[in-house]
Amino acid sequence: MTGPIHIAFKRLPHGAGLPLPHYASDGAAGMDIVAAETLTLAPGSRRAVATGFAIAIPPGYEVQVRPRSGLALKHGITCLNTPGTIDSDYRGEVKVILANLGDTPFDVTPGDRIAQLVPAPVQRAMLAEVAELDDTARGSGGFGSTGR
Ligand SMILES: O=c1ccn([C@H]2C[C@H](O)[C@@H](COP(=O)(O)OP(=O)(O)OP(=O)(O)O)O2)c(=O)[nH]1
Ligand SMILES: [Mg+2]
Repeated sequence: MTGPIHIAFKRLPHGAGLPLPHYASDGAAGMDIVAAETLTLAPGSRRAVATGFAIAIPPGYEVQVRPRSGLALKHGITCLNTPGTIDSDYRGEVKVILANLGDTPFDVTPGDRIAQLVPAPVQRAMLAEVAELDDTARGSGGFGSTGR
C-alpha cells in the first residue's frame, strides 16, 4: 500500500450530520460512503442516490465508485455503472447509481452505507492511427475463442 493521496472534501447542506466517508477496517481498500436521502428502489429500478458531498481529486487520479458485496449478495443491490468514475475535474455532488437486481423493494435511509470509494492513478493514452495493426497469434479471436 502506498501513502494516501489528499482529496479535498466538501460537505453539502443536505449532507449535514452524516458520517464522513471512512475505512471500515485497517486494511479496507474502499472508503464506505452513505446515502443522503430516503428512497425505495423497486426491483429492476435504478436511481442516482445523493451522498451529500463533493470532492476535488488531485490531477492524475480518479476515484472509483464500487458496490458493496454484502448489499449485492443479500439484496441484489449494485452500482449499475460499476466501477463508477469520478473525474479529477468534477466538482458536483458524488452520486451513486444504485440498481436493484433483486426481487424485493430495497429501502435506503440517510446514513446507510451504499457504496465505497477507491482512488486510482490514471494512465492516459495517446492514439497513433495506422492503416493496419500488427499480426498476433490471437488475431481477432475473442469472447471465448480459447475455450471455457
Ligand atoms: O458513479 C458515478 C459516476 C459519475 N459521477 C459523476 C462524476 C464524474 O466525473 C461525472 C461524469 O461521469 P462519467 O464520465 O462516467 O459519465 P458521462 O455519462 O460520460 O458524463 P459526462 O459527459 O458528464 O462525462 O459524473 C458520479 O457522481 N457517480
Ligand atoms: Mg464522461
